[in-house]
Amino acid sequence: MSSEPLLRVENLKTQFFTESGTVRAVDGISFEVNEGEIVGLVGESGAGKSVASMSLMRLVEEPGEIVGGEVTYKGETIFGLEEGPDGELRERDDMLSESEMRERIRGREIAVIFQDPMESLNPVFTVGGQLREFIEINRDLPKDEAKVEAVRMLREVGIPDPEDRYEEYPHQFSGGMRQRVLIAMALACEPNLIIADEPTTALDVTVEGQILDLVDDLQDRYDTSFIWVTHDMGVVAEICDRVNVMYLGEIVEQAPVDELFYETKHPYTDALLDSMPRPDRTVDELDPIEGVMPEAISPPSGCRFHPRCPDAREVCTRVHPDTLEVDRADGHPHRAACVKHDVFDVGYDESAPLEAGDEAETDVGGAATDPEEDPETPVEEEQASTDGGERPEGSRSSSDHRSDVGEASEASRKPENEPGGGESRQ
Ligand SMILES: Nc1ncnc2c1ncn2[C@@H]1O[C@H](COP(=O)(O)OP(=O)(O)OP(=O)(O)O)[C@@H](O)[C@H]1O
Ligand code: NI
Repeated sequence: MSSEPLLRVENLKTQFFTESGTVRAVDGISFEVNEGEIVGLVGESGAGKSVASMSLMRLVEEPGEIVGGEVTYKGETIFGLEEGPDGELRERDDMLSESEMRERIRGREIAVIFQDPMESLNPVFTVGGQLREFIEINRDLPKDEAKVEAVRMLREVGIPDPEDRYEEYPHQFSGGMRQRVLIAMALACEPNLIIADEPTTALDVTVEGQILDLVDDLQDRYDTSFIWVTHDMGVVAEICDRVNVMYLGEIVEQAPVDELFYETKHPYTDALLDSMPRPDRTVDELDPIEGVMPEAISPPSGCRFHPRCPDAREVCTRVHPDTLEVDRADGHPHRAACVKHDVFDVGYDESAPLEAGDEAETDVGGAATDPEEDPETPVEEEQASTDGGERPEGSRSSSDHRSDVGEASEASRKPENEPGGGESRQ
């Protein structure tokens, strides 16, 4: 592994300034993507995965804005702030200009694949024509060469009879085939990094499996790095090398994939894993995550997950945990934002347990103190530590308040006519 990662994200913050308040959609996330890696961004609906992805490309739209942090790609500054002479934060001089982003970075260096191919494909033009035009523009190739390249790319992503399918319109393609076209489009400029935002979510599992295999195969051949956005731990297990688990705008756990699954350090990750279907368990054994993810406008005090956490103790309502290194695996840090680990040293073991159910009733979706005013954890330094986590047995109470991840997703979406309820992508 080279010392400098391909992409480095440090303390990135993106907010939406809406009538009902400031949505802290991405609230200080840090992660890296190394050359050739597939890095997962996983979490329930509303966690901030898409906003984070758009922020990396500097494509956040009004009323949203990147308000802090740094994004560097191959050592170049995609985003960075500094303090100006007046004491106000301003964009750094070395930050890439909008035209550099458009002409040099987007598509050519970093490409995006979205969940819904119909958002990216124009229904009135042929699939091949759109792909050809994209290649023409982004690779400065003449029309005929771009066409040859387009057909080659369609073949590459497993579209049968690519010469014939070239002439067809998007509606003549199945969902899985359209998704392949988008992958072809993303690969067409041979980018170093592809950000894939839930590209297989709308597909049935067989087709999803085919697409994941294709990505694995293409990744081997082109050595492209990926950021793979998903709410599905099964997908994470299948393709990711390293994983970032997001909850309410924060990365709460970060580890290589096997480490994350077998040495889980954050109760939210545990909950995501418990709610995931596995071949060795029947459906009634699935443990849905209790409660609904609160809104990012007024996140709970202390640890944002505490109202839903089976391990929550009194201290968790007060101390907001940073994401600290709690272990190492394969030369990578295993970070977690949970004070039950010794490295935090804020008195978790002595703190009185909370009834997860009680708190959830009052706190979920409700207002809490302004996170800015929360007492922050005094623990700032990272130090290696062994897992000192102890969990009270049987603290996961059953209540009629249960909802699985899917229901939680629906419930945490605001109605579209409410301010701030819009989707991240239009
Ligand atoms: N245009 C916007 N205006 C106001 N708030 C927004 C906007 N776009 C996103 N948000 C808010 O930002 C937060 C993060 O949204 P985001 O779309 O990134 O979630 P996600 O993790 O991608 O979820 P999903 O799995 O549903 O795609 C949510 O609280 C969402 O309501
Ligand atoms: Ni999303």
